[in-house]
Amino acid sequence: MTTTANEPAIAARGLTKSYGAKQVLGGIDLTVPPGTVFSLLGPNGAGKTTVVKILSTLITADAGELSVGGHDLATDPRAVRAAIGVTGQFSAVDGLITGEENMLLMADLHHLPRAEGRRTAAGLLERFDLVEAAKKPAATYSGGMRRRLDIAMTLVGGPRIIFLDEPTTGLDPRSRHSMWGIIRQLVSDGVTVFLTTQYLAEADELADRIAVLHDGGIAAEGTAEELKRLVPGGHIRLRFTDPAAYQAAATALREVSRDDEALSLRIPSDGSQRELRSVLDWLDAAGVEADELTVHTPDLDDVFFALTGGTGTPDQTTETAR
Ligand SMILES: Nc1ncnc2c1ncn2[C@@H]1O[C@H](COP(=O)(O)OP(=O)(O)OP(=O)(O)O)[C@@H](O)[C@H]1O
Repeated sequence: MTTTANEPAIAARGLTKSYGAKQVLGGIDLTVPPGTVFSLLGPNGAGKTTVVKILSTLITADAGELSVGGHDLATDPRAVRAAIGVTGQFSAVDGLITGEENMLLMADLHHLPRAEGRRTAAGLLERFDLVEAAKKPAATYSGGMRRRLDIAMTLVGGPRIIFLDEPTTGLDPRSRHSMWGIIRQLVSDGVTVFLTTQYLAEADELADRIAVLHDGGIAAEGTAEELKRLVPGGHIRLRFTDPAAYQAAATALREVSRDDEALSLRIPSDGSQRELRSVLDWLDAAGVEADELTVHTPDLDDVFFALTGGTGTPDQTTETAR
């Protein structure tokens, strides 16, 4: 049995899990359509890895109706295992053997005939830019190479659903971007990706839908745009060095909040070109010039902190024009 077009790749109803007296998942619902990227966000310890472990059959839920790839997790975990790939904090890479040997071991585990195993391994090593390193022990690989090898190994069995548990944690920006490219490629091949991440920008960049896990429940779920609409706070900020120009602008513009000490003005805005133009027109008409203009649109950081009650002060400036 395989997933049909209308059937979700992953569906959870009332997923519940406690460790001893501590409830980590209080009955959550998740639906992931096939061929999409679903991102589970949450503060450290929220239970993201627990969700991945349950959905990938590594541990069992206390309660809930769960299906992955059209297979019921409770009654048919073997079929689920055959449909999925998992990479993450529990990496399968063996550092003592070479990248190629790791790949061939995986091909053996999937009972691929020898020639096919070699062909598949070679193709994936090539695709993940590991040909040069293939004959070296995996322990000598950089963090990014190791993650690439881990994903390549996961793909040996041709899974249609992949769980990536914090795939870019600890990677430098270049390796992170290369991993994003890999994830996009997987999705364009029709693979469903279930991604946990602590980087909101990553979810924003890759995910079709995002769920924020907090206090044992889903605090919010939607597209990045839908989530951003949950928090107000878009504005244009004008900064001045000349107090006279600041005063003139404060008088010319309506609905501004003033910060007299910083000589800066804050105008509510949806960040659209139209609104930006009208503010610039007002300033022109008043004959004042701001020294700095920044546009702030709420980003996922704002959503995340608003929903999870964090106290962090994320960088709020998404676009700057001087
Ligand atoms: N085997 C276990 N026994 C007891 N408690 C556990 C066990 N595994 C996880 N926990 C606890 O359950 C909670 C959720 O853990 P989990 O690893 O799923 O969180 P997470 O959201 O993935 O966090 P992180 O981003 O830190 O990996 C944490 O408080 C953790 O300490």
